[in-house]
Amino acid sequence: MSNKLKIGISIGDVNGIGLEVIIKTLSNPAILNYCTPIVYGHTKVSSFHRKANNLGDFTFNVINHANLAQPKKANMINCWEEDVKIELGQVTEIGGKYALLSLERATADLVNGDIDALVTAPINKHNIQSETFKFPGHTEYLQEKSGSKDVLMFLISESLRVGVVTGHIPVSEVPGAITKDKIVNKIKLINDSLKNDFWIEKPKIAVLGLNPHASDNGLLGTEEADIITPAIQEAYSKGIICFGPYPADGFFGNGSYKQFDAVLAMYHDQGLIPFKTLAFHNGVNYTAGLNIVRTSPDHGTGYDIAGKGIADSTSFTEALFSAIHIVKNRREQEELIKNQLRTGGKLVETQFDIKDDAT
Ligand SMILES: NC(=O)C1=CN([C@@H]2O[C@H](COP(=O)(O)OP(=O)(O)OC[C@H]3O[C@@H](n4cnc5c(N)ncnc54)[C@H](O)[C@@H]3O)[C@@H](O)[C@H]2O)C=CC1
Ligand SMILES: NCC(=O)COP(=O)(O)O
Repeated sequence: MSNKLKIGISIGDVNGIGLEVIIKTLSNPAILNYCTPIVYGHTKVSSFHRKANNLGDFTFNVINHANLAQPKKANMINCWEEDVKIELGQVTEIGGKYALLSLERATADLVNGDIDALVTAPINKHNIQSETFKFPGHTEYLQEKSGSKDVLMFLISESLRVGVVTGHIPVSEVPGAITKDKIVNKIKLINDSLKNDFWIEKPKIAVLGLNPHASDNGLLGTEEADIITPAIQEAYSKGIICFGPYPADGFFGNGSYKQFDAVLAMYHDQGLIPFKTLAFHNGVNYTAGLNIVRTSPDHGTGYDIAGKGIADSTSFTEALFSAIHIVKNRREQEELIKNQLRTGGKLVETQFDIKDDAT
């Protein structure tokens, strides 16, 4: 039996670039040395994308259940029977319907433990809405399906990690949605993720302000003094190394972000614009705080380039490898904690903790 991780892949909007970046990634045979991929979709839909994008003679091994996935092969579970009308680059009801069928089947297998992690190709958040999907994105959907209390949209790359306090909500609702407790929880989620998922022993976290120039001592707003600073102080008092609030405008341009392991932004575009500017090519969208592992590329459906064969698959490939790394890190961490030596009920500290305590 293979001990390779089984990584589920949902295909996203069938009219977008999802299947193109999936096939490009899985066409590299070296991938199969690291995991057993299982794509949730249909071979006819994938053949359409393979031909439209001139992707050679790549084929999938068709299976009925994740338990039957063959190591050393790219596996496909056919999630429906009928033919699907694909209209590349168009926003259609059909695009949303089959994106959802793929996501639902993959999520069920993820939650049941039949796959070790899920990598999602991009959906259109509008056409996927239906009786069974009333969520602004995968993040909120997976939070509910996995029964997780809180969740963090966490964009990760080699040089930068950015989380957001508020995610998919209108900008007009952002100030009202920012509370001290919410910020403290998000700081904690970042801290836990950096430790457990990325093995950073003593993470340093930067927190951005909400207002221009982080309000300039209250001249330009009150949220920094009333909400954000008390939240940083509370998280710090709980042992989390966090600083701020920093004015957001210059924080990335002047390179300040390089002094931290992660940055917490107050809202979606405040964090994602600098992230995508600096790391669009290889950035990964990771949903931290779940008891399951889900990653995705940092881009969307790419309708304007669908079917042209020019989509860059680097971000998808990175998403696949990040999922593998995170699952392995979490499992190794659990194993270490299980086996950790104890002295009188106290966890034996590492040499770094002991050295730090002495200073
Ligand atoms: N995780 C998800 O499911 C996400 C879904 N979306 C959805 O995608 C749809 C389109 O969103 P947009 O804002 O247009 O963002 P987008 O990322 O799809 O496209 C923005 C620009 O980047 C280019 N681009 C995107 N991916 C690329 C790649 N792999 N290689 C080369 N160029 C690439 C596109 O051609 C386009 O010019 C929306 O419905 C949005 O909600 C957006 C982000 C994440
Ligand atoms: N731009 C990031 C984003 O929209 C994340 O969406 P989702 O992963 O929650 O679907």
